[in-house]
Parts: sequence; structure tokens; C-alpha cells
Amino acid sequence: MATSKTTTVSSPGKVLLAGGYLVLDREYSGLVVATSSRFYSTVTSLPKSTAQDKVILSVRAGQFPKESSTWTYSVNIQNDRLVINQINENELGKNKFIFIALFQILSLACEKIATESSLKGLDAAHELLRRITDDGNSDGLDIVVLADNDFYSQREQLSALSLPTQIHSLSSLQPFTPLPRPIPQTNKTGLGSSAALVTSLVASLLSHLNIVTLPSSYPQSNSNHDLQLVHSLAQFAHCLAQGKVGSGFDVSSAVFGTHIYTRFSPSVLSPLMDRPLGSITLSSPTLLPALEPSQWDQRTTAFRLPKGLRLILADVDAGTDTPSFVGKVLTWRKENPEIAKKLWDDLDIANRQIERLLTELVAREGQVDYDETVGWMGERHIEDVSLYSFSDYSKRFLVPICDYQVRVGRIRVDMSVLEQHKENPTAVLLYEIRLTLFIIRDFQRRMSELSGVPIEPPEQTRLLDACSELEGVIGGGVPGAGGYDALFLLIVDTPSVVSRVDDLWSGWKEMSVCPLLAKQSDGGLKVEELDAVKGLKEALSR
Ligand SMILES: Nc1ncnc2c1ncn2[C@@H]1O[C@H](COP(=O)(O)OP(=O)(O)O)[C@@H](O)[C@H]1O
Ligand SMILES: C[C@@](O)(CCOP(=O)(O)OP(=O)(O)O)CC(=O)O
Repeated sequence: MATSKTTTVSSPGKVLLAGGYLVLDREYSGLVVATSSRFYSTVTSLPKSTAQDKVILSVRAGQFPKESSTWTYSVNIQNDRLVINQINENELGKNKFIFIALFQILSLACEKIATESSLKGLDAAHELLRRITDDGNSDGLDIVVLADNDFYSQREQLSALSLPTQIHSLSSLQPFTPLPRPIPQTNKTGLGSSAALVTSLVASLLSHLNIVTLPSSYPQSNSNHDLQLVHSLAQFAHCLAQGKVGSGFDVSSAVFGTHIYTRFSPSVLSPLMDRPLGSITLSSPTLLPALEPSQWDQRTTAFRLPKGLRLILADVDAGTDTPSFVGKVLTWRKENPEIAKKLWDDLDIANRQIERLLTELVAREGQVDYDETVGWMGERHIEDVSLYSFSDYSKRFLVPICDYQVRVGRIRVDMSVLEQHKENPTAVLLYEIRLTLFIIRDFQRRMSELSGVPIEPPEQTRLLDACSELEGVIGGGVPGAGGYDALFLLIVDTPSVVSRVDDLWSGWKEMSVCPLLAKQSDGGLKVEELDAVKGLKEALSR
């Protein structure tokens, strides 16, 4: 490993802060925040063995039991096709996400080589095999995928070490902590393991094989052609493996980081969805024209959370199985078009309001009072109602939000504090952000009541309300599709606020609440130096 070329690419996990369900529709958008917890794919050459005459791609899920988590594939040319077969399918079963990603990566690589050189058809496939085997010096590629601990529930690991489910315990676990059971028997935390896996695989392999050139640091804009090609291939492979075309916000943030996302038209993928898997026809290109970034119509609008605020996440274990909510919500929407349209439109206004307010707060970061005000808020209840009368606020929203019985007034109000800060625009924005988070939650509960799907179930309402009463907590919600599994809070980023939240979660009785270590991260896909990622080198050599 020391001598051969090594390529590591990481992709962040995701939290859909606003826009669940709406983002499935191109008319609306979603606010997706990428996380500091990442998925790492590392590609290097396999050693050359005399016995082996096949070209091999080996993919190992590095923190899972080796014997059940190493998928091995052979790649060879048969007649006029490039054929990919899993060698150990009988013993291990398939990993659809890995197989489909590899298959599409090789298909695109053949087409790119044929398009960009004089090598066509079979010659392009031979060139690809030459690159995979490092000019015949290796049996193929050794790929190890490792996910930050946050992607999987660490409850068992903590309990084995007699540690409480608190942030300091999680920080004491070794990076890429080995997990005892195979992936299907391991609980995920909702950061989007398959999207981050597929994206990091696509990027690391295409880059290792010199098919794309990735930016060496976080790109300043999303207009880099190769990055966009990685995006469209990862979206395609992920949809195919999932067996459905979702909104794709998870893959988009795995590539581009935090942003406001408007989905691609599902029709860009329809011509590709029925292509057979397993063998690649080496005639005219079919993937490249469909994946060409200019054919894709998704929008990614730059966004970041303001300085001094932190996104904090919890994995909730309510002992309830969250079924797939999407089908039910969309069926209800179809059956109730008028009422659903009004709800979708009003919730969208609230979602866009939160984006706008956070962006306005970012614009105030340079003001002299900014750090002081944010820090000051960290030690106080962030009261929400007195700065505006309710009707003032609904004017800003331009909708009669009273229709939805927004539950303001539950939070304790200290008039003297408000009087003092009325003229401080940074404080006002923080109050407005808090109020808007409450309003979004109210709309989501309305969606729950109407559709019969527990998007913000009462157990989560109680927990979120209790968290929102803590000093320095601006507000929160259920991310993505909602349900019982996870929650997010937006807090003032100081150790005392984090520790208040941590204490409340660890003492919560109604559900088991385990924090994640992740914070928000602006950046998306990243080419990594092995030594710069804590614990990665050690985990790779385990
Ligand atoms: N560390 C990993 N190594 C290999 N495959 C993984 C890993 N983590 C997740 N996967 C793949 O992703 C699938 C989980 O995808 P999915 O159920 O969509 O969950 P998520 O919402 O986390 O993406 C797993 O069944 C497995 O195929
Ligand atoms: C409903 C949705 O809009 C958001 C779902 O977000 P989650 O973060 O809940 O997603 P999973 O990782 O698939 O569990 C569906 C979509 O946009 O595809």
C-alpha cells in the first residue's frame, strides 16, 4: 500500500433541515445541510499474484466484520462486452449499492476513454483494464470504505464500555470503531449512508482511473464540469440501487455540501433506468449523453449557517419502526389536491423564510455587535413573541398563518430583556429564526394530522419543546421525512449550551436519545490526504 498510488475521497452526510416532501417536487426546494461526519472511500492497487488471471475489484466495508463485508468482483472482456461478476455472491449475497455504482463507473469510464482518445470499443475497454491493473502490475483495485461513527448507532459500543450516551463518550470512541455485525443488522442514524457511499465511490474511482479531475480543495462554485459529472453519475447509480427516483438532495449534498436544493426532473434519468446490468456494450456511448451536466436541471443555491450557531443532531430510538412515509403522504396529497396545495405553498413560504432569515444573519456576521449578541443569547431563553405582535409577523409571511394555530406564547417571555434588545437587529433575527422554526413545525404537525403520517409525532413534539426551552437553543425540528428516528436543534455554539442539551437528552425517559458528534459543514466532496484524517490510516490497516 505504501508504494502504490492511493486515492481517498470523502463525502459528507446530510440533514434535510427544511423541505421534506416538498423537495420531491421541482416547484419547491429543500434546505440541506451537509455534516462534518463523512464517508471515506480509499482506492489503491491490489498486489500482483501469480495465480490470478482475472481483473479484480475488491470493496471492503472497513469497520464491519471482514468475512461478511468484502464484496469481490471480476471484470473481463467477453466477445464485444465488458463483463462484471460478483465472485463471492453465494457466500455474501449482493451489496446493490456497491455493485451498481461499480458497474456504472466502469460504463462511464469506457465511454469517456472512447470519447476523449482514439481508442474505441474494445480498445477503450482494454485501456480501462490497463488502468485498473496499473499496467499489469496489479490484480486490480482494493477499495476500502469507512464511515465516521455517526453514520451508525453507537449505543451498543457505548454500553459495552459502560459509557453513557453522551457527547463526551462518543468523542472517546476510536475513529471508525469496529462494529460487531454485518451492515443489514446494524442500525443507521439517518445521515444518508448509501448516498455518501455511492458518491465517494464514484468520485474516488473515477479520479483514481484518471477519468475525472477533482478540485483539490472545496470548490468555490458548483459549476466544475467533472464534479457535476460525478453528481449525475452518483444520482443515477443511487436511484437505480434504491429502485426509485427520490429527490436526490442527499447525493447533491454529498457532492456539493450545504445548499438550497431544487431537484432534477425525473425525466433526465428515465431513458437510463431500464438498461440491463452486468455487461457493458462497447459500441456507441449511451450514458455520457444522458449524464452530461448540461442536460441536468437541478439547482443548487449557495447557503450556509451563520457563524456562532451550531446544528446538533440526535438519533432517537423510540422502539418504533418508521415505515416508509413518502408513499402515504403523496397518496394523501393526490387525493386532497386543494388542501394539500395550500399546505405545501404555506409551508414553502415558511421554509423560504428560514433560508432568508439565516442568510440575513450571515450578512450581519461582520457587525461589531454580532459575536457579543450571539454569545449573550446563548445564556438566555430566546423568547419569541414580544418583538412582534402576531399580525406583524404574519404580514412578513404574507399568509394568514393564524389558520394553522401557530403555538406561540408557550415560551417564557422576559419583557425587560426584550425591551433592552428591541433595537438590536442580530437579536431580532435570532428571535425570528426561532419563531419560524416553530411555525415550520406547526405546518408539519398539520401535515401529520391531515395525512395520518406521524411526521412530527407527539413524542417528538414533547422532546423538541423541552429542548427549545433550554437557554441558547434557538429551535429545532424533525429532519427529512420526520418520524421517530432523529431530531435536529439549532443552538448557539458554546460549550454550556451543548452541555445543557446533552444533559437533557441523556436524562430523557420517554425515548432513548443519543447525540451525534456531527456539526454542519459547508463543503461537499473532498480529496483527502490520508494523514490528515484522524484514525483513517490505522483503520485502513486493521
Ligand atoms: N459502510 C458501508 N459499506 C458498504 N455498504 C454500505 C455501508 N453503509 C451502507 N451501505 C449500503 O447502503 C445500504 C443502506 O442504504 P439505505 O437503506 O438507503 O440507508 P441510508 O438511508 O443510510 O442511505 C446498505 O444496505 C448497504 O448496501
Ligand atoms: C421525504 C423526502 O423529501 C426526504 C426524506 O429525507 P430523509 O432524510 O428522511 O431521508 P432518508 O435518508 O431516505 O431516510 C424524500 C426525498 O426528498 O427523497
